[in-house]
Amino acid sequence: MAIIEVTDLTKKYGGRPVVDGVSFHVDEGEIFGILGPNGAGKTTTVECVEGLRRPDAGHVRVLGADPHGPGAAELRQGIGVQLQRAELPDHITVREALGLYASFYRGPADPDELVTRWGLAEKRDSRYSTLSGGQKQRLFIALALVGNPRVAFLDELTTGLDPQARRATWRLVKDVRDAGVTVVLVSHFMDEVEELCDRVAILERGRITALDTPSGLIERAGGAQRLRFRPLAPLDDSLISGLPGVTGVSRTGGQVEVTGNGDFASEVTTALARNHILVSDLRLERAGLDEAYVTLTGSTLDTEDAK
Ligand SMILES: Nc1ncnc2c1ncn2[C@@H]1O[C@H](COP(=O)(O)OP(=O)(O)OP(=O)(O)O)[C@@H](O)[C@H]1O
Repeated sequence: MAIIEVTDLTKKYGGRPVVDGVSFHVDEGEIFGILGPNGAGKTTTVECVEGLRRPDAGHVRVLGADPHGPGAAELRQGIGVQLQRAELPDHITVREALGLYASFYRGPADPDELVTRWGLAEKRDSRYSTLSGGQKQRLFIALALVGNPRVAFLDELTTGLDPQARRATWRLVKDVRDAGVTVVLVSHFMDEVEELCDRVAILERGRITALDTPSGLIERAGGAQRLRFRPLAPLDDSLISGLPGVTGVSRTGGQVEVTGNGDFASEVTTALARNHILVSDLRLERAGLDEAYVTLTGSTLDTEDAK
């Protein structure tokens, strides 16, 4: 069942559409990702869905209600929002912040349980200004969940977290989903989207250019694969770069990496054998969402503002 429905959403600034006719739905219980470069319109899109910005055109329904319609106040009881650029007063403590946010909701979660779950128990009585970047990030996620929402919007979930903290956060977000909360995740991290999302919309210049499961996107991009090996004799790249299915050849130190589609791996190994080039450390890997993204969009995740 769709818990969010967005139809032809348009938002303009200075006459320029930064969200340009976007349509998608989010099913109850899924983690839905919105992926795209800086400036693509991701935050504007979700803030229109959350009711924080008013669309210029199109329709938005969240939990059956229009975020700017008569049911908006009731709707806010059912959603939790982690804002991308949020701040709190310097002197407020973790406990006070959670208590304040909990007071906005009829059936809030237990703040003590939340601080423990999000690794902030020792910081319960610390002031906001003394928290590290990662602790502030986790506090904002906890604040998004303090109302026991049915839908949580998480924007740039793990920005500023170290790799270990990112993985821990991913596990917790899966727990949130497993507890029945629908999650909308805005991100420009491919690994995060691939790990967490059931479906993902790629947003470029205000438009959705692809929408599928992460593996569906990889398939759509031709299911690109990567063959790595170390040649034990001199190898001229031109020997493999022209083979059927090969899309790229690169080197890192003594290692050769060949990307391609279809049966390219057996073409490469046959060519190597025919030329009597023995190799070591031969590995064939399926491409990830990052390679699929490049194939589908023709670009990496650089900023659109800079284009
Ligand atoms: N209030 C505003 N007034 C004018 N322009 C705006 C406003 N908000 C956003 N924009 C512009 O709209 C475009 C989309 O911005 P948005 O923040 O939605 O992108 P984003 O994909 O979320 O990027 P990021 O990953 O950097 O957050 C950008 O060019 C931005 O400068």
